[in-house]
Amino acid sequence: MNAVLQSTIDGTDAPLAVQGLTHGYDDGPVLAGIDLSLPTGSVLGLIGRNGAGKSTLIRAMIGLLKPRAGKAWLFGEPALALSDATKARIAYVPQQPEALAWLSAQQMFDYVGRFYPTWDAAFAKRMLSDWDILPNKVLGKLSPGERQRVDLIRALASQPELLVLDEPAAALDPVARRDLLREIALRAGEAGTTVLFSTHIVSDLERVASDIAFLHEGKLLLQCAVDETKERFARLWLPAHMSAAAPTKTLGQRRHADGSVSVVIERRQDGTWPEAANLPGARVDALGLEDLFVEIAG
Ligand SMILES: Nc1ncnc2c1ncn2[C@@H]1O[C@H](COP(=O)(O)OP(=O)(O)OP(=O)(O)O)[C@@H](O)[C@H]1O
Repeated sequence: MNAVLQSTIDGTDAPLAVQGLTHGYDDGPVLAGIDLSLPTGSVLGLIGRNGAGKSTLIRAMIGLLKPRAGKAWLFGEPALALSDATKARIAYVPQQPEALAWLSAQQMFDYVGRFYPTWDAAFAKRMLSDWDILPNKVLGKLSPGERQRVDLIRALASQPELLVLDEPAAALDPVARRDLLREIALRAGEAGTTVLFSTHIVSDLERVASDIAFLHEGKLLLQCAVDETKERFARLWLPAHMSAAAPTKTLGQRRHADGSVSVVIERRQDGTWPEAANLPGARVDALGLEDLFVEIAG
């Protein structure tokens, strides 16, 4: 499903919405006024370089961190004051799960399952077996990849309406990663689960995300449907003697050693490229998602 991301909040009971989210740490700002709303059933891939603030944004979005300014809502409730009923509709998997490390996977599932009316014990059991996790081994003794798998199973078994995953594939091998992506696509397609996941793996975005949000220097630079990006953005190359004609308001610009420039261009409302693209000697190249990411953040 291609959902349209809204950049304004309309008092919605959307699964997830944030407005003006601003945060930083002692050594500087990280988020500079983020607005985002995630419609039901959308799968949003949040991408950005190391340290861009993806985990900070995710934690602020779901109320695990109090932002310096701005607000976050989950299903219409303030993220910092969620009711138990709303908490039960949400599952979050952090980048490095550490909670309840003294329990085994089975003990952890027995414990957390009680908090979810929708807990699917049969799914949890099957996934543990499919992913070769010993149900009685203490979580603290699992490898990082095994630990991440257990937490993903925990999140999926609760059958959440909103699934939030912080770099879910980081420690997974390719087989588990493929299984996870298939499960996400299935949940979104069949149960209408809304999913937000951060990643560095562009191919994962292409396989499963309906929408992409690109976090760079504290701002969401680009929010659009994944299918749209190829059509909407391109790279314009201008030789050195034409470099002055390069558009200045652009998502990314690079000057090469020979004086030529490349800029990321975006189609205008009427579907045409900016004028510079039509100049004799100019070249317009299609951009894949990965190229677009590198052009903007590189
Ligand atoms: N608790 C903290 N105290 C101080 N600085 C922090 C804290 N958490 C994060 N930061 C800093 O905030 C910035 C954003 O970190 P964050 O973990 O949100 O980025 P990220 O995009 O998730 O990174 P990565 O892709 O490497 O996981 C980084 O510069 C990081 O050093």
